[in-house]
Amino acid sequence: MDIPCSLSARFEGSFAYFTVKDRLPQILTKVIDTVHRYKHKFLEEYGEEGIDGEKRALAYFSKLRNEMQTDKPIIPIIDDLPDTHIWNEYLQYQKSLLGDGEQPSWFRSPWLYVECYLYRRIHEGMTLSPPISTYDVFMEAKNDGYLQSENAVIALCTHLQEFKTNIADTSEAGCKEAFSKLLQVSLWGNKCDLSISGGQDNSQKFSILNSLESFKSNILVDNTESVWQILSQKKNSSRRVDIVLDNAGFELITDFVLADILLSLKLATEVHFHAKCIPWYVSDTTKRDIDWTIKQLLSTNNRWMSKCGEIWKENLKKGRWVYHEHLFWTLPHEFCSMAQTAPDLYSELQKSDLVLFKGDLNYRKLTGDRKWDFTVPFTQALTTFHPAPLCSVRTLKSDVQVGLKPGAGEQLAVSETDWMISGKYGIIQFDASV
Ligand SMILES: O=P(O)(O)OC[C@@]1(O)O[C@H](CO)[C@@H](O)[C@@H]1O
Ligand SMILES: [Mn+2]
Repeated sequence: MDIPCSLSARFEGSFAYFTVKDRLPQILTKVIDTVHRYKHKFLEEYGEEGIDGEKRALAYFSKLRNEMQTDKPIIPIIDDLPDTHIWNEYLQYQKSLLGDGEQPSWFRSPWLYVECYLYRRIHEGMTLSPPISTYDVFMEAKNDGYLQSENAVIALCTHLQEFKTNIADTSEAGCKEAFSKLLQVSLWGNKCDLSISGGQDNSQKFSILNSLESFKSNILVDNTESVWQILSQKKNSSRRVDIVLDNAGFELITDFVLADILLSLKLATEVHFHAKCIPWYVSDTTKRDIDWTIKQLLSTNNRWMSKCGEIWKENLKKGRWVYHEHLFWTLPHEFCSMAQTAPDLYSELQKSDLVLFKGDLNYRKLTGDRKWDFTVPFTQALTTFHPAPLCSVRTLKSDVQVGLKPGAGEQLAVSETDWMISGKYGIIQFDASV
């Protein structure tokens, strides 16, 4: 099978080129501004040493920004963390793909690699700047994103809990419709992504439930039926669903609501969440974000939000919900290499009855971030990655898409040149082949 080349900023005019040239420097500048603004907090918490750490971090990030903007060669990671050697082996692999004398660089190497590398370098910059090393430079933006979405969170928690009070009297068709609606809510929750917005406020201001009908035609691939079948065919037997999380804030709430309804409708008996080990792509979820979000819910005076907080905290405590993290999710690797690079994670996913992959970056890694034709079947683009039945739930924010009907992509491009990156369109794309 011919595997197409990787998306890359070497293709001038591509979204990758615009990202490396303009968007990533903007995100890095926001990191620099944040570290600047927190100077007084570092002084309060750590005294003069905190100021020294802040200065070290600022110097590191300014140098990093210059490396990126002047297309310097990619350099090894030196912070001696558990994944450092994997990153440096990957750099050697990228070098092996190039001709003599050529070096991996920001504008010449695969977009997936250099963008993931940027976030790993941001983590290195903080790691090498004690005592502020554990500060999450994206925390403020993630927390604000949640707080700005609170009305939408109230509407969603209210909808969930009110539905659950009548679940015993709800028909099979009613349950199926409720599940389908909350799967769509989880899809559109993926629009709330601070990487695509360059860190600008991208919160959910209104109740998403009222917009589902009007958004329906924007779902380019809708395999909800296959997802329902695989979950409802053996109801009441033990059933594990994994959710590979994406963004904190409103999207995380939509994923918790989906996980709640999976248990309440007996479509699953356990839900496993996979979050990031380090701050990633501005708004991706870490354990801190999960703990902070549950705490926020518990501390509100809104009855349905606090009810959700109690139930979800109990689910995590009782093991109905299980939290995982693995450093593979914050490596640059395409998922087709997971079985070799992280065999323990691959076999963990093989225990699942269904793995939901949230968001655009996960889709890029599922398909290798390659220039596939739009009509290539999803299963083909997954190549060797088939740990379990899986489903991508993703709004389109990068120019990779497969599994479309002939002409569908071309037709959209006529009227909307930005259809692949605007976040307006989404997919619920399923693959059963294991
Ligand atoms: O994975 P997510 O949060 O849905 O999207 C991540 C993202 O914002 O970052 C990259 C562009 O910088 C793209 O993959 C996508 O636009
Ligand atoms: Mn993300």
